[in-house]
Amino acid sequence: MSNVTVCVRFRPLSSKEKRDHGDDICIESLDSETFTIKDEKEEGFTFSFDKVFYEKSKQADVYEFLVLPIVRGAVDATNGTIIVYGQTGAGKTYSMEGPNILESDEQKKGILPRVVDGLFACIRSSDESVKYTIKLSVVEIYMEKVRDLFDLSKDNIQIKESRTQGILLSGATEISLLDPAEALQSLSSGIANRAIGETQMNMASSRSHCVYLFTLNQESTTEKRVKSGKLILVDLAGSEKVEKTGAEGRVLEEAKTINKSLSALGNVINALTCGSPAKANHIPYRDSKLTRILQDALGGSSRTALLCCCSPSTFNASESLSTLRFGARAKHIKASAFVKGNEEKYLKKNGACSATRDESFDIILKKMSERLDAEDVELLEELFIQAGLFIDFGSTEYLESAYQDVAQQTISSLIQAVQELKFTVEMNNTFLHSSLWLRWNSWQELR
Ligand SMILES: Nc1ncnc2c1ncn2[C@@H]1O[C@H](COP(=O)(O)OP(=O)(O)OP(=O)(O)O)[C@@H](O)[C@H]1O
Repeated sequence: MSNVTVCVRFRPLSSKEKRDHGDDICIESLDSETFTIKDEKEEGFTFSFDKVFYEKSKQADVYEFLVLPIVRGAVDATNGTIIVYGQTGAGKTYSMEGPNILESDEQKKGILPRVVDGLFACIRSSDESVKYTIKLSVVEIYMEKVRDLFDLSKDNIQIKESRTQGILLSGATEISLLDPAEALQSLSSGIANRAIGETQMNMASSRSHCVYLFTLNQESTTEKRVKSGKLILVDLAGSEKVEKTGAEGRVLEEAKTINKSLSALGNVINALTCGSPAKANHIPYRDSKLTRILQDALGGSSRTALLCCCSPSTFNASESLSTLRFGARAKHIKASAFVKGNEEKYLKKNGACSATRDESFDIILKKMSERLDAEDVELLEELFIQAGLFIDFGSTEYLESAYQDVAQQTISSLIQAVQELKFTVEMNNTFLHSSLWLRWNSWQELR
């Protein structure tokens, strides 16, 4: 099953499009999921997506359909990613931030301020025995370098991969968020540092990919358990046909780098959708910083929402078509079979957890390798990752408890399977008895 939700949003015609190219629009709505688009040669193409937001759609509609389920998932420790994609000036930043990140008009607020409100609302309504912390990092990928928008001196952040936490932005500033108003101020200060330029399509065009990373940790005091979820929002820089826009100098260089990384994203999506399910094919995540950061989000176990932003103008039909083809392709990304757990379970020693997840993982495996053969250790490693287990290894007591956890999970699923089987057999027997009884009765009547 695909875990990627893909929606399309058509913004209203801009005054520039109306002035330069008239009121002609290239799309015809068929319903809330399907529409037809005509290219310059008047050839029609029909597309269907999870939902299509036409020009009169509200910011709240986009949030509630596409984003809210992912926000709820993140509070419950399921990683989620929301990506806005499209031509320059197509409405990506408007959808992500609204006209302004500090916009006070409730109706105009974009995805980001709604995510902030949504996260705090979910936390407020959750069980009191669970303590949450939310951290925020904001980086941009500009000319293939990852810059920390909370600390511009960190202008070459390295992307690292941890076996248990997945992709990490090494050394990026993390701000602890305590309430929605403060979170918006932090977002606003980060966004103010973003690289902005002017394109023919957009007076204030984002010349970088902007990545908003929320990390949510929840600690249950009753169950002695820590869970974490990552929520990543990505406002991509706009794709641009340089021959059509006549970009020059720095703008041209920026456009080439943007287009190259968007092509890398397209190649990753092609590899994820074209490969044979039976054998793992190479996915070129390392071809760009963008695809490397999104490695966890695409094809992994996290939930992904893609909003394809388009202009409805006939003048931009070919750019809109390429955005739509990108979205149609992304819809076919399958969830990976290998699920990384986000749940850390540990037993606290003196009230504090002494080792990091990676360290504990390695200590456990090392100890086990002394007792078990290599194949057993490999199997256990896989089992631990699948179960999202993390143990603070202090004594054999901790290890045994981890074993018990895994064993308990296995026993519970076996009990459930046996019960389901029993139920099926009983249902079949009932059906068999009643059909035999009916046949016996009709045979008696015939006699
Ligand atoms: N749904 C919408 N309703 C009203 N105005 C919109 C809508 N979408 C976009 N706009 C307006 O269109 C213009 C361009 O939008 P925006 O800056 O969001 O484009 P973008 O895709 O982020 O472009 P770039 O890639 O160049 O940064 C802005 O003035 C914005 O206010």
